[in-house]
Amino acid sequence: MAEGQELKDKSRLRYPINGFQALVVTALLVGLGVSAGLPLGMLTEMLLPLAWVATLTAFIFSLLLYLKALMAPASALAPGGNSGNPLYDFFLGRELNPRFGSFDCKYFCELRPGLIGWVLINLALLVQEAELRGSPSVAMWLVNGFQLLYVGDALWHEEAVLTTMDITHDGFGFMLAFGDLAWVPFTYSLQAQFLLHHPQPLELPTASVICLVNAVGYYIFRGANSQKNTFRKNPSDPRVAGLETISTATGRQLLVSGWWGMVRHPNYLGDLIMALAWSLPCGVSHLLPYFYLLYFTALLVHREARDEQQCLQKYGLAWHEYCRRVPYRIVPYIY
Ligand SMILES: NC(=O)C1=CN([C@@H]2O[C@H](COP(=O)(O)OP(=O)(O)OC[C@H]3O[C@@H](n4cnc5c(N)ncnc54)[C@H](OP(=O)(O)O)[C@@H]3O)[C@@H](O)[C@H]2O)C=CC1
Ligand SMILES: CC(C)CCC[C@@H](C)[C@H]1CC=C2C3=C(CC[C@@]21C)[C@@]1(C)CC[C@H](O)C(C)(C)[C@@H]1CC3
Repeated sequence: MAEGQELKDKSRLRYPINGFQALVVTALLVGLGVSAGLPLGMLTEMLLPLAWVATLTAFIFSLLLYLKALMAPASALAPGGNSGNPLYDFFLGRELNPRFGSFDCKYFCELRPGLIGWVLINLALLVQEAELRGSPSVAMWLVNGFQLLYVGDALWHEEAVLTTMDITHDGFGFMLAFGDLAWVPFTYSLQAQFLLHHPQPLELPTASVICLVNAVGYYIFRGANSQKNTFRKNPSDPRVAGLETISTATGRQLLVSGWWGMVRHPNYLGDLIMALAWSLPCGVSHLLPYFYLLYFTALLVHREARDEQQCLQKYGLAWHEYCRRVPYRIVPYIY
């Protein structure tokens, strides 16, 4: 169990940290099912109807959450999503942490169904490819391996999600419910879907270079996220104690050396490099496998701007000083 950030009423919610176990249990159940004859590859023929059902589920779910929020106390509402315009509020989400008993709807949906669903769809595509062509292609192995690493990493470090703005700031409305339940599993698996219908030959040297790109991206992504998380938990931890910092009026400090002295969002940079590595095994003949990279760039640029606003409000002059010391946002010398 872990405690979340302090809420408006000074209380803290508790969250179970067992997402990785959920992934392992799912893998065991799927393994058992397949050995008992479950035709996993058939899942690939049901993707469109399943995506519709997931969208409908997200719609009904967010409608119920909108109604539930009508009875919630003011202290439980999110900073956005309470404009009085029902459509806008339904979309952004009114309640910050809607719960039924100890079951936290937003926390549950943020990682588990979407991320585990995504790798399950990828696996079904790999199995289907093996059935169609005798064995999975190198490109399919790479896409499955890279994305499984990403999902496993997110679930292994599940506690870190408690400090993301999705959990601490945003309400749980249609946008996030749809994003978590429908958008992530069905569009993040587009590269594997593409490979099933457009097989790509991949020579060993090219495959090795793509693995290197993914490894560099992951190294930056994990290094930056872990450095900040370690620093936020315990600034005197020997792994971060030697880093240069700026003091802020809130009592919290900002890192200005290490990963966070290179650009203001080194974790986004690593994530984008990995996104490129996931598209490269699909070749360069089609734009579809690059959809994730393009969408993700837009999402992170927008997210960075929102985070910047929040940090400016929180840290004022100290944030200006940080921006002066670390002028680039995501890509050194470019952006
Ligand atoms: N695959 C996907 O679809 C998505 C992936 N992501 C990934 O999720 C991860 C988390 O991203 P996200 O939640 O956006 O935000 P970040 O993990 O980048 O966190 C931003 C926060 O970090 C703190 N911070 C910023 N600068 C510093 C500094 N110099 N020193 C110390 N603390 C600092 C601030 O909070 P405070 O000071 O309050 O601690 C700030 O609000 C990223 O790796 C991102 O790439 C995100 C969205 C979608
Ligand atoms: C519907 C729209 C197009 C926008 C939807 C946005 C959502 C898909 C994303 C908002 C924040 C997300 C995060 C992750 C997945 C995508 C969404 C839900 C994340 C779980 C991916 C894995 C990372 O390691 C993370 C840090 C755990 C991510 C948290 C934010």
